[in-house]
Amino acid sequence: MHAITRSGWIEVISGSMFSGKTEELLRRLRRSEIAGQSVAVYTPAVDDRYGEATIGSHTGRQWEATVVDNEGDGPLDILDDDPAEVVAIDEANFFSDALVEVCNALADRGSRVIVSGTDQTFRGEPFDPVPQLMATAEYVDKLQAICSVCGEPASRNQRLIEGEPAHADDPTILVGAEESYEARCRDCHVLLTGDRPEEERPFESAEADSTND
Ligand SMILES: Nc1ncnc2c1ncn2[C@@H]1O[C@H](COP(=O)(O)OP(=O)(O)O)[C@@H](O)[C@H]1O
Ligand SMILES: Cc1cn([C@H]2C[C@H](O)[C@@H](COP(=O)(O)O)O2)c(=O)[nH]c1=O
Ligand SMILES: [Zn+2]
Repeated sequence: MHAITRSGWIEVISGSMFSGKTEELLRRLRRSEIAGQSVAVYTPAVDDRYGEATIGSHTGRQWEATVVDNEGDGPLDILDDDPAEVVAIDEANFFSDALVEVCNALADRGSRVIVSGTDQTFRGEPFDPVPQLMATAEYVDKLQAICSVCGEPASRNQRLIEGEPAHADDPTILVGAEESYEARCRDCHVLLTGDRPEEERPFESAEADSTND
């Protein structure tokens, strides 16, 4: 916390997938531990890519974390009471907008709050609540990966379904890593739009259509 005001602050680490957000978060957590500060790390239940109670980078580094149910606002209450000097939240893109209020309450109370999450959906649109957190934070780092097509800096998330670009109608949430996503630049990012055969539509679109029959 700040010595004079006793308040904390929010740091956001954002950018495309594979840009090094989790590596940077882990680096900051290691430094906090070296400084002898208490550290608490939270990860959403939806992201089990690296095992239930850890956060992990694409290079395999890990840190123990408390798993929080990201459905609805209620489960976020456990963060409210966290007395740690440093509170980190990974994969913020999976949480509801209630995360913004929780992070602000923690910072008001004196914690250093570090939030990591990708800021764009596979459509290239803002991925709530990360943009709101970026606007509220004292510090924002937007990292870039390397475009897997052209090698330029990449700020977009290319979703690939069986190797093909995803359609704009696809559901926003799809947990995954290199099997379903690539980092790409604006120019190389591809999003399919327009009509497609019913059998190729995502489950919920096909279901919605059938209830209208
Ligand atoms: N296209 C890419 N651009 C940059 N790094 C990549 C790429 N693909 C894989 N990587 C690896 O991913 C690491 C970053 O992993 P990670 O911190 O988990 O990223 P993020 O949390 O942003 O998804 C890099 O250090 C690199 O080893
Ligand atoms: C773009 C996008 C991503 N996701 C998911 C895919 C991954 O599980 C995470 C991002 O992980 P990272 O640590 O930033 O690599 O988010 C999603 O569900 N929907 C999307 O549009
Ligand atoms: Zn490119």
